[in-house]
Amino acid sequence: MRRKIVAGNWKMNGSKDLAEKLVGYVRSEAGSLDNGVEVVIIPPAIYISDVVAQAAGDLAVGVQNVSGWQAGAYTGEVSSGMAVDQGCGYALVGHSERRQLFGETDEVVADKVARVLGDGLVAIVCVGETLEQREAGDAEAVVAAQIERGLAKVEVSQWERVVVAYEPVWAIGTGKTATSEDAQAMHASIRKVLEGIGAPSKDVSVLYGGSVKADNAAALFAEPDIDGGLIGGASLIAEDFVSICRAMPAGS
Ligand SMILES: O=C[C@H](O)COP(=O)(O)O
Repeated sequence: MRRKIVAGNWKMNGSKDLAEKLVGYVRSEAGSLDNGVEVVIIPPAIYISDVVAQAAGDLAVGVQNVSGWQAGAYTGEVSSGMAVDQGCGYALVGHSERRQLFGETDEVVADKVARVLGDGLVAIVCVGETLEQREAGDAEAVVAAQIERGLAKVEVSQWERVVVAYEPVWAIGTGKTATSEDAQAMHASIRKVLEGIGAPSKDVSVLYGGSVKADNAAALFAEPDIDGGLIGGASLIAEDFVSICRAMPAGS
C-alpha cells in the first residue's frame, strides 16, 4: 500500500542523549499529527535499541545499512535479522554515501534488498544521479538503471514492502534542493520504470531526499508523486524534523 513516510536518517551522528531527547520530543509531538504520516527514525546501528525504547511503538525505527550476508564471520557487519531482533521495521539500502564511499554497486544493492525483504523489513532503496550525470542529460536513465538492477530480485509478494527514495546526489547536504517540479518529474519517471519491471507502481511510496528543510517540505510533499521525504541534517533538529512531518498534506 502506498504510504506517506517521513524518515530521519541520522547518518553517523547522534548520541544516547540525542536518542533520548530528540526521539522523546518527536514521539510526544507525533501523537498530534493528523495527516497519516509514518514517522521513521534511522539512527546509527549502535543506538537502535535506545531509539526503539524511546519510540515505544509510536514511531518506526530503521537501520541505515545491513550486510548482504545472513550471518557468520563478517566482523563489523550487522544483519537485517539482527535489525528485526532489535525492533526495526525499516532498512535503508543503497544510500549514495554507501555507493560512493563504500563501493556498493547495484548488484550489492539487489542482494541487500533481497535480504532485507526476506527478513520482513521494509526496504527504502535509494537512487539518484550526480550533478555531472544531470548536466549531461542522463539523470532519468541513471535512476532507471539503478531501479531496474537494484530491485531485480524483488518477488511479487514483496512489493508492498518496497519504498524508493529519490535523492539527487548534488542535493544531499548541500542546501541545494531539487525544485518541486523537477522532483515531481523524476518521481513520475520512477513510477513508469517501476511499472516497466512489473511493480504495482501506483502503490509504491516514492520519497524525495536532499536538503529537505522545514521551509521547503510542504511544496515538495504537495506534488502528486512525492509520498514523503528522507531527511538527513534536518532530522537531527527535533523541532525542524517535526515541522517537516507536519508539512505532509492530509488525505493525499
Ligand atoms: O538520507 C538523507 C539524505 O541523504 C538527505 O540528507 P540531507 O537532508 O542532509 O541533504
